[in-house]
Amino acid sequence: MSSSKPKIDYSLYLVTGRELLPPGKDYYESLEESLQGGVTLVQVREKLTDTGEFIDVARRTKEICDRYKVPVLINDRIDVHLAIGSAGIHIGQSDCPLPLARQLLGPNAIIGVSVSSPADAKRAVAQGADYVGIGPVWPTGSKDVSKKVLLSPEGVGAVLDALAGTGVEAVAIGGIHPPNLQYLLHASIAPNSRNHLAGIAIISDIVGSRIPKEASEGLRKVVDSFKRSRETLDHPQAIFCAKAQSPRDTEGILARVGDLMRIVRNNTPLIHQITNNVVINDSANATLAVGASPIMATNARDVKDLSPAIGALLVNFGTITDKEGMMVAGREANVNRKPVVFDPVAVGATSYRRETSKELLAHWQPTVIKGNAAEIGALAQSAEVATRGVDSVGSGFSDPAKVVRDLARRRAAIIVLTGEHDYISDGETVIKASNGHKLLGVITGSGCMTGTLVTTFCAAARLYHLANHDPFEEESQLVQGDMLMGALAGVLVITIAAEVAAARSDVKGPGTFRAALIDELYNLTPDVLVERAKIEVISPAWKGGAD
Ligand SMILES: Cc1ncc(COP(=O)(O)OP(=O)(O)O)c(N)n1
Ligand SMILES: Cc1nc(C(=O)O)sc1CCOP(=O)(O)O
Repeated sequence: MSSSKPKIDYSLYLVTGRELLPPGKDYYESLEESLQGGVTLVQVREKLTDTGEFIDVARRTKEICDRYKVPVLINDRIDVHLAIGSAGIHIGQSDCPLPLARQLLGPNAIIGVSVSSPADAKRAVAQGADYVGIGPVWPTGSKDVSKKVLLSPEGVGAVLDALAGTGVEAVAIGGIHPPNLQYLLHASIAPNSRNHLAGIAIISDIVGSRIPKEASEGLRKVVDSFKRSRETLDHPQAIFCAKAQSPRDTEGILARVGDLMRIVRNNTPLIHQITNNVVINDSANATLAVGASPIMATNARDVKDLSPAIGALLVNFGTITDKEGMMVAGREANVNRKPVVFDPVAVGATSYRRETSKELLAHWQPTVIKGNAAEIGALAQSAEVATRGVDSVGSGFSDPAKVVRDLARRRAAIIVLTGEHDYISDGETVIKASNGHKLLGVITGSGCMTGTLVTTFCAAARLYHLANHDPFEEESQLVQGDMLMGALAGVLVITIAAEVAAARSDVKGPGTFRAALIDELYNLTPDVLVERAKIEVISPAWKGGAD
């Protein structure tokens, strides 16, 4: 028995699986390369091996890991742990009960437990687990999880809330690969406590690799930068990193919005839009009018190739004809760390829409979610506002600032709530914007155009960041740049252009307004925007503002 409990680094937890080695690759060679790539903890998992062989494999595994000062745990088998003197064991819900395992292993052994719900996690804490493995997050070919509920990052976040303040750390497991890793880490940040993963547990991505050193290095780099970014937040409840360059006073905000308008016109970012059939033409014209370049590709193969070149992606599911393209485009945007704006048109209206929204959000992390009161209410699971077709009915939320701020925290995304007043939040600050004109409500697609412009200016916010970047921040967030500013800029540009258009003497009603709106998006200058913008900044409670 060890004389004190070892301190474990859970960042990159390799679970072994000799059956998944590439043909001809030696297990011990693969293990050593993984350790060189930065694996911080190893679990020996042998499901089909007899006891003698399991002990041999575990002993040799430990000898190699000892050279790298990396602890070894044993999957399920207390006898194998005792035979080789490993740091501890990992047990599942149907293995040796945790209280008994603790009694047999003593207080200093590390005992990890598999959990798949907040209730499992609370029980594991009460019974003295050192850490939990939360899974399965996604489908995996390494184990039969067909009878289990796939948690997706949101489910992982719910478990992390149950662990908050307990000192019990957590890793996620199941179907984790480089394209979904950033998404998992960011989207699983617990909505209430902001508790986050201590690491990831991986089989196939490392064991199945011909170059496990590179596979491990790639995963470790992402986990390290994520953990570093969480440690340097200016407040534990903040979602996004401290941004020294981010203004939060009215004057500074409007100056930044003006900068973003100039960036769009000078850089012509490519704005990829998968949007609905009703608005494709108007959205493309609005993009061009503000100085960006639209691309309305929808085919899954096409969108994958496009992703490295785009400035930002809009996924508007008004007519949901291209679900596969939406899945691939969002995922690729996450991999390429491009802003993704999600416009869940009429999400509360049908079960198909609710399911599609859930499915998309289980595949990628949106940077911004934009919706009217009914759409945001459906995502926030609030019954305050109902849906009729694509419109909201009712007087709206009693406390819209709280709704957007809470949802932003829950989804780790900027939330834009459109209406007579628009509310935009990053989970910390809420900005209320009060421009606009009632004619926007009598042309089709004005909400969708708002999504287009939010996407365009989020692309600009990323470009602004890259041009003025701080080398540390570069690695620390899924999407770099102040997306609150990008989202606000999109809202202000369309609502102020609408005011200017509506005031023109040649505008007689919706038809002439629609054309004038495109003209005024084209003509709008930063000076006019600053002069007309009506915004109010609502500070978060921990900075002395309203809660
Ligand atoms: C880190 C980690 N998390 C979960 C598991 C799964 O363990 P278990 O539920 O015991 O299932 P098997 O691994 O025995 O199939 C794990 N091994 N490691
Ligand atoms: C061993 C294991 N346990 C899981 C759980 O959810 O409990 S998922 C899983 C397999 C993880 O392998 P890969 O990284 O190849 O997806």
